[in-house]
Amino acid sequence: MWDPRSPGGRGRLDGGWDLGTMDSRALLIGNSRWHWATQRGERWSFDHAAPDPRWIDTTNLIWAAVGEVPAALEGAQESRLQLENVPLEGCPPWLGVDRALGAWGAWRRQRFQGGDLDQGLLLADAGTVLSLTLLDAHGRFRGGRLMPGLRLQLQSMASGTALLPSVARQQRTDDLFPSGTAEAMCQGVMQGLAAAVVDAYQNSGACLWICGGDAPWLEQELTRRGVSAQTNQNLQLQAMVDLIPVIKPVPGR
Ligand SMILES: Nc1ncnc2c1ncn2[C@@H]1O[C@H](COP(=O)(O)OP(=O)(O)OP(=O)(O)O)[C@@H](O)[C@H]1O
Ligand SMILES: CC(C)(CO)[C@@H](O)C(=O)NCCC(=O)O
Repeated sequence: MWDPRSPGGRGRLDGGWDLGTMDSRALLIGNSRWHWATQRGERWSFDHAAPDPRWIDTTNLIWAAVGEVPAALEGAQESRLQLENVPLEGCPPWLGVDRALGAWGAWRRQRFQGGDLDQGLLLADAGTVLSLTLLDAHGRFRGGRLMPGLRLQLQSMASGTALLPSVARQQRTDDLFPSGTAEAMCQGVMQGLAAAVVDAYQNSGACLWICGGDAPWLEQELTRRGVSAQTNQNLQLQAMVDLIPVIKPVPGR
């Protein structure tokens, strides 16, 4: 079981998995990337990688999905973690399991740290979609906001116009009003997303947590605006690890 005091994992540094020494794994299928947690002994490591069905081995795997489910997992429904397995109250049945996992995980961490929860908790998951998920002061799902994330906004600008380019890599600049087109597209989307998070934070009064692939620059933008947030890119995976006993109870216990 995950210890809330432990720091985040080291990520996959070696470029490959050693299946022979692995205990359990958790896989969260997102809309752009697959998110992996891998156990070796007492230690979990976390990795966020391009979808690749070659890494799927259903032995000792629990998985959840909001993105497209690969054929290799279609027959492994018994090890699928669904929304109803997440002990978050008040969720509508259509809520993405990633939102429930992330918000539940952030709430537990905030409570464990003795942090303020009087005005609830707001999770900004800066993924393919920027999902804002608000829990009330009792830790119940209250609602949220959804909008396209950085990459999706850049893609839609490029595909929906004649003159705007495809911007494969994020173009960061300190200039808030850049003259270059690619830089202006990135700056526009990033400032828009950061402003959306600040607005939700101010209107909810809740404590703020952030996660997702765009969390690093979002955290910097929030700091620049004087908004403090807790960042944890492995919130959902750590919540899945915690819920392994719910999906795969140890026989006889
Ligand atoms: N190596 C990468 N590949 C793809 N996106 C990346 C990468 N590194 C950072 N990003 C950023 O992360 C965002 C996608 O985040 P993430 O991987 O968390 O999404 P996801 O979990 O697949 O999406 P969702 O949860 O919304 O379905 C993109 O907007 C992109 O700008
Ligand atoms: C909003 C996303 C895309 C965020 O990953 C995912 O959680 C999802 O597909 N949710 C289903 C709809 C909802 O949460 O209201």
